[in-house]
Amino acid sequence: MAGDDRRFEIKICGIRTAEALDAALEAGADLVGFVHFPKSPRHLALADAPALVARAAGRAGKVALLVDPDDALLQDVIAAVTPDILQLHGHETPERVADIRARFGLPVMKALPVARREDLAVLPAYAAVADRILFDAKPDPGALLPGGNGRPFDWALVAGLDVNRPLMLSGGLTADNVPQALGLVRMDGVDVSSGVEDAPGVKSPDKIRAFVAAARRAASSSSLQDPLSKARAS
Ligand SMILES: O=C(O)c1ccccc1N[C@@H]1O[C@H](COP(=O)(O)O)[C@@H](O)[C@H]1O
Repeated sequence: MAGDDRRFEIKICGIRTAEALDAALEAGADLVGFVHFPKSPRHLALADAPALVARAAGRAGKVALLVDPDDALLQDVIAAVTPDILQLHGHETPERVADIRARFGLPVMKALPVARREDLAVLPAYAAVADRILFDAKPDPGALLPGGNGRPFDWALVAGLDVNRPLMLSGGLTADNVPQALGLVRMDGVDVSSGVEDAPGVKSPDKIRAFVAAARRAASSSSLQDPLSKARAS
């Protein structure tokens, strides 16, 4: 359920350099994401992953992002990244999500593309098999990337959902708009990639710090305004 007493989590995704990773860790990011998708400007080669991800050990959860991976690729990425969570950001069916979760024994975060209310019809089926759900803007047909496009969607579409799974918001978030987003929707966390970059794939340590601070502030002030949180605190 969104908005219970779980810790609000901030994920910085698409990390490819030690400088960006250190900025995210020092800023207090809870989750750091590593993209394995060759079409992405944030693609992290398997050979480069072990040395980079080692810096995050014990400091933040590691998330491996894949798009419609087969089992062989999953095996290679898991060996190189040693992730705590798998993020599936393609057209994986609920059956495939359940299969990956069972086969590899790791929690799965399934990304759902959202443009219209009808896009949420699949939510119960995915919530039944995934450990958490991530909402992202639906890309245009034929877009090169299924995510990481720096594009927001109408956040009101995901307000008030309750599927008994942690829910995360992504899609075009920035330090400037995350307070507005979290003022509108109760979420268990936020995820950002483009909004903390100077150019596609080029992370900005300053923007990472600003985003983590803004999201943390916005999450704590929105939980103070939430009547359920107030009741729990008293
Ligand atoms: O970041 C990428 O390059 C990427 C590639 C393929 C699938 C997903 C990708 N990123 C994820 O997309 C969302 C939104 O990102 P943005 O903040 O709008 O750029 C986020 O969950 C990223 O993890």
